[in-house]
This record gives sequence, structure tokens and C-alpha cells, in this order.
Amino acid sequence: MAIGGTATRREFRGFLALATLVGVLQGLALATTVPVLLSLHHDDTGAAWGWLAVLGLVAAAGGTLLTRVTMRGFHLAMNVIVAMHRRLGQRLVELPIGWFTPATTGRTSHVAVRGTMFVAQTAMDILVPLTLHVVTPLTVAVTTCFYDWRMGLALLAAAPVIWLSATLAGRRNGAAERRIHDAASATNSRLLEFADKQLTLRSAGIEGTAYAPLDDAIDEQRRAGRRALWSSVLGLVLQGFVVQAAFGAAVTLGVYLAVRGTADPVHVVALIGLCAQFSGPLKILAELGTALRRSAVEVGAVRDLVELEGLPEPATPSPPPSRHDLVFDNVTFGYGEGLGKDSEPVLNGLSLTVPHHSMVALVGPSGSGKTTLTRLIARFWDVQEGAVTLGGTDVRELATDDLMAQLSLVFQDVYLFDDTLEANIRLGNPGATDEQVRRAAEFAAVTEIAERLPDGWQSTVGEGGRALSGGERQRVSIARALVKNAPVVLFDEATAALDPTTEAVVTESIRLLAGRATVLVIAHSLATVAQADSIAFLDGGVVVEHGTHDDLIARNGRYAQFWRSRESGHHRLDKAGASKGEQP
Ligand SMILES: Nc1ncnc2c1ncn2[C@@H]1O[C@H](COP(=O)(O)OP(=O)(O)OP(=O)(O)O)[C@@H](O)[C@H]1O
Repeated sequence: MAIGGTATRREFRGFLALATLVGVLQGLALATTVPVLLSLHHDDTGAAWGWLAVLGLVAAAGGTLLTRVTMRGFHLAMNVIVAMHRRLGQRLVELPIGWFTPATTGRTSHVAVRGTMFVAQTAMDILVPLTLHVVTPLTVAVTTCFYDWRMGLALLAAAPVIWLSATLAGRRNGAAERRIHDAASATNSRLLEFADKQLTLRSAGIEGTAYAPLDDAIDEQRRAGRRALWSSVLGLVLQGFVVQAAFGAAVTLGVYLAVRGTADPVHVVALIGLCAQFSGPLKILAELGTALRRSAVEVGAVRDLVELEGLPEPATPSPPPSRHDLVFDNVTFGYGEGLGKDSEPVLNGLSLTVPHHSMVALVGPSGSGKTTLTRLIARFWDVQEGAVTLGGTDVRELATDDLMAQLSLVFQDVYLFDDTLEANIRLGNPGATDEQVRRAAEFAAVTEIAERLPDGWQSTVGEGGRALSGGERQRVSIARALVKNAPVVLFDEATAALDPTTEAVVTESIRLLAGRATVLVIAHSLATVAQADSIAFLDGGVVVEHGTHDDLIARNGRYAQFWRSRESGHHRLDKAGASKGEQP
């Protein structure tokens, strides 16, 4: 319950205390049946009625408190769900953007839905019965001591053995539940991937529901489920056996005492009835323990997510810089953990300067690190060695909001929300006037999209912008970047061939930005390269050549080769053409 915060923890303790009190009252009500029976046996009807009244009062108090405890459990569950969702939401905005992959998104949705559902169930369906099923038999055992200390002690001595067997069974089941959880998370991720990649799968001729990674994940989930079922059945059998053995031992002891004449046989019969109330609830203790562990696994997964390390925010952030030159100073970065041998650095001590309000084009073979380089500026991830500075300030020293306010990102995978065309542009600058939005849209040739769509600017673009073509989506994202009017623009030109309008918009918007913002563009077209103040040619995670177009042509190195090969054949630098195999 720590996950719900301090207030929830206090509420939880009160809830458990109340549930314990209900358990004690239920045990006392059961124990009161013994004097009722004995009074009847001794024909003392007055005492029998008296004890019956006590029994009624205790049972009524227990029932009333049980209603209260159930209500409290409900409130507690709701509070924890809200607290968990809040913390989860908070954590998601703090995580580095690079953390979000289809696998982690699948895991998150699984955890957010199942984890919270389990918490709600834990308080209501598990914790109350579990507390009652422990406290009531213990109260019965203690009160038995008052009637016959020998039989009472026998019950109390059995308690740790029963507890141990319940714990062992629960632990086994907990491990099985963890496997089910992992398998279900994996299936969830594969399912999302399967839905998301339908186009790719179908174009690869993989039709229907046959998709090996998903089938494997479902098989693993089935196997884990079967193992968990066996584990749970074995636990129940073990628990039932131990409890029956304890009950049998208490009955045998009672009979022995009666036969030896050291206990009244009627007394013993009444106590055997009470012992049955001791063993009944304990039989399903293992089952409840399993449910609790299952819940703990789900809650643990939420906690793991909540405790993931977010992007470290500076304790005292530097003020937003007034100049906007970008410097990569000896930057080393790899996607794995640390810089161990399992994590080949993608950038190897790379240094590059993009002066204030200048434009640098990044070119180079596929996989040379161009995308990675631009994303380090926006702190999708942090560098492992060296530094990325903006206006002389390390990007890690800036508050994330301040940093993002300086940047406009025009990436190929920029997401359009299932909202209106206008709202998607305004996202770049929520405070922009209608006039500013329309001007940016006009420049990025989005106006003609609005004119074509039935509801104009108010037309919704569908989830991820699916109502628009790839080129149109890029135009909307350019309009979004233009309306933001940020001093630094990171531009990833589309690698796929664009329609002529979009191609012209890309060229024009880059021309517009030149001199007004610091622009770092991953260039795939010669038209873009030609507009840059300088060109950095990347290979193997380092800048192998950097200079103006004329300088680099005169040097007759890698860039000159690339330029000639593009000029003589293709107009675009597609990925295949720029691959390492073919010298650019
Ligand atoms: N999220 C990621 N996790 C792990 N490795 C990655 C990730 N993104 C990129 N890489 C690896 O980093 C290397 C550089 O990739 P990057 O995308 O930066 O190159 P690029 O020059 O932009 O390539 P392209 O022109 O094909 O887009 C590649 O080997 C790639 O496989």
C-alpha cells in the first residue's frame, strides 16, 4: 500500500485493524456456542438464554463492523487506484522518450489495467477474508484454552504448522503467478505489435492470425497457466491435509481425555464442534494466500514501473540559454546499459558544432548515427560520455520544459493525435493566435488539405493521423513546428519519396528557417543539402568530414563521392543507396 502514499497507508492500517476486530468478534461468537450447549445440557435454561443473548450481541456487532470494513475496503481500493494512476502518469512524463518502445508500451498498458484491477480486488475480496480466516480461528483456539487448556494448546501448537504449509504453498504459487504475469505481458506486447504491424505483415504475405512470435507468446502463457494450476491444486491438497491432521489430533486428544476421565465427555463434544470452526476457515488459507501473492505480483509490476529511473532533472536548473548554438563535445553513446561489451557505442567521441542560427545538414550511410545524434539534443536519452550543449549550457542542466521549449522537432514518426487538423497544428504552440496557426498552415500547404476535407479545419485526422497521407502528415508536423517558432529546429527529412507538394514544402520551410533558427537537418535530398551552411558526413558514429559544400567537393572525399553518385543518378539519398556497401 506504500504505492498509494502516506494517507492511504494510514487508511490501510485502520482498515486492517477493523478487519481484525471483526475476526475476533466472529471467533468470540463461535466460542459462545460452547456455554450455550453446556447450559442446555445442565438444564439451566436461564443461563442458556443469557449466553444466547451474548452470542446474538457479539454476532450483530461483528456483522455491523463487517459492513463498515467492506465499505472502507471499497474506498481504500478506489483511493489506491487513483493514487496508482496518478503516479504512473507522473512517471510516464518523466521517463526518457527513448524508453517508449512497443514492448514497454505493451507492458505499461498491461500493468496499468491489470495491476490496478488487482489492487481493487485485493482489499475487497482477499484482505478481509484472509484476515477473518486467520483471526477467527486464532480467537477460537485462544478461547478453547479457557474451556480446556489441553485442547486449546493443541490447536495453538498446530497454528504455526498450518501457517508454514500455507506459506510454502503460497510461495510456490507466487512463483507460478509471476511466470503467468510475465507471459501475459509478453503476449500483450506481441498482440499490440501484431495489430500495429498489420501492413508490414500482410505485405510480407503473413496473413490471418498466423504470426509466430504471437503464437509462441500465447503458448508460453498457456504453459505458465497450466503450471500455475498444478501448483495451486498441490497447495490446496497440502493445506487441506495439514488442517485435517490438526483437527484429527485435537479430536483424538479430546476423546483420549474423556476416556481417561480427565475431561467431561459432553464438554469434549462441545469443544470438538468448536475445533471444527477452527479448521474450516484455515483450509482455504492457501487459496487466499495465492490470491494475495497474485495481487502482489501485479502490484509489484506497478511499483517497478513507478520506480523506474526517469530523466534526472537538475537540482537547480540553468536559465534557458539566450544563444542557440549546438555543440556535441566528444559524445559517446550506446543503446545498451553502460558501456560494457554488450553495448557497442553508436556514437564514438563525436564532436560537432552547429553555430547560432546556422544550418548543418547531416548525411551519411544508414546506421551511422544521424538520428541518434539529433535525439540526444532532445534528451530522448542522455550521453554516456562527453556533453551536448545548447548556447553553452549542457542540456542536462536545463529543466526539461525549458529545453523542449527551445526545440521544434520535425521527425518522420511525429504523431498526429485523433483531433482536428487545427488542434494538431496548435499543439506546437497552444498560445498561438488563429492568424498564426493559419499562416503556418498556409506555408506548410496544409490549407489545401483543410479545403479538401469535409469539415475543413475542424476535420479529425484519425488516430496517428491515419486519415492523411504520409506526405500530408509531414506537412502538418512542419506547420506545427513553424507555429512553435522555436529557436532550434531538428529536422528529419522523409526517406521515402514525397509527393511534389510536400517536397516543395520541406525545401521552402528549410529555406524559411535558415537564418532565423539553428537548424540541424538529417538530409536525404540534394535540394536540402545544397541549402545548408555546412555539411557533416557521419560514418561509424563519428564525423568524418565537415565543411561547406564547396570545401567538401574540393576535398574530393566521402561527401564528394556521395554528391556525384546522387547527382548522376538519383535525386534522393535513399537508405539503400547510402549503405556502407556502396561508397556514397
Ligand atoms: N532505439 C534503439 N535501440 C537500439 N539500437 C538502436 C536504436 N535506435 C538506433 N539504434 C542503432 O543505432 C545505430 C545508429 O542508428 P541511427 O538510427 O542513429 O542511424 P541513422 O544514421 O539515422 O540511420 P538511417 O539513415 O538509416 O535512419 C544503428 O546501428 C541502429 O541499429
